[in-house]
Amino acid sequence: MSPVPGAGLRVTGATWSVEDRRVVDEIAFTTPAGTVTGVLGPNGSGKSTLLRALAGALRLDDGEASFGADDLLRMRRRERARRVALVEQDSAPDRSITVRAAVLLGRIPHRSLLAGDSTADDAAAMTALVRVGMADLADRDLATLSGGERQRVHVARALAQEPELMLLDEPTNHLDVSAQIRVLDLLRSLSGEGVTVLTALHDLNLAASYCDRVVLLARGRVVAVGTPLEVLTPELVKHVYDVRCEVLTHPTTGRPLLAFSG
Ligand SMILES: Nc1ncnc2c1ncn2[C@@H]1O[C@H](COP(=O)(O)OP(=O)(O)OP(=O)(O)O)[C@@H](O)[C@H]1O
Repeated sequence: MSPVPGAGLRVTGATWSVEDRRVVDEIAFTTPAGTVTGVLGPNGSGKSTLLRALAGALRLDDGEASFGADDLLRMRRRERARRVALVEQDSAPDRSITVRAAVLLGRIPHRSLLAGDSTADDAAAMTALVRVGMADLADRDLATLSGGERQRVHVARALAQEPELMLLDEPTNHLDVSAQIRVLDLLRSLSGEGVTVLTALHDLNLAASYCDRVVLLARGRVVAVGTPLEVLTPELVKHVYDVRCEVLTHPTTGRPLLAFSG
């Protein structure tokens, strides 16, 4: 297999505290270029905080993160905006904006300071909307969309940004099963194009099906890093989630399939 172009992510000693509590506690892991890595862990385990820190939305107290040869945490804002996209958990927009205009926001980092939207920007925005299956709603007001539709627009905005590193916080939240598969298939095809994808996921079976590697967190610390088969063991799932499960083999993909029994 020839190596995929793109950069890998390396995080070491990432730490962030609030009110004397370590929310992110010396997190360390690496993700090879052009792979999909899942960030897993119970509610409150630090997934969103870690993603926000890597996207530059929150300043870590300590630790390093490199992306390829570059220091991700000290990258200039405009360069980061060109290279790194963050899809946060959906929230309702606070102003009226069309779907097309919301996706075009992803093009801003690629424009010169005084330039308006170009035909190329429009084309990139529409291509992104087609990829998430939302082109038909391009002229709708974002506020009138359902939670799942809006979530796909947020993914389209990140796609329009044409990032090298894509950070997503539970992108399958609110999505029906077909939209979940569509978004995760899309993340896989982006990784094939060299984009490095790091995504928080709650559904362990989706993580097992779509991620090359997973980072399992509990109380801000890394419990395990590896392939889904290595990490999603009954022992670790019981330890982290306090839930019993058996790990079966998916009959067609051969990937791990978790059957929970409470
Ligand atoms: N600004 C803040 N002030 C106080 N506590 C915070 C702050 N930001 C995060 N936390 C706490 O840090 C912990 C981790 O939050 P985070 O949102 O990163 O978890 P998560 O793993 O993404 O959770 P979920 O699965 O519920 O989305 C939570 O207990 C949260 O309440």
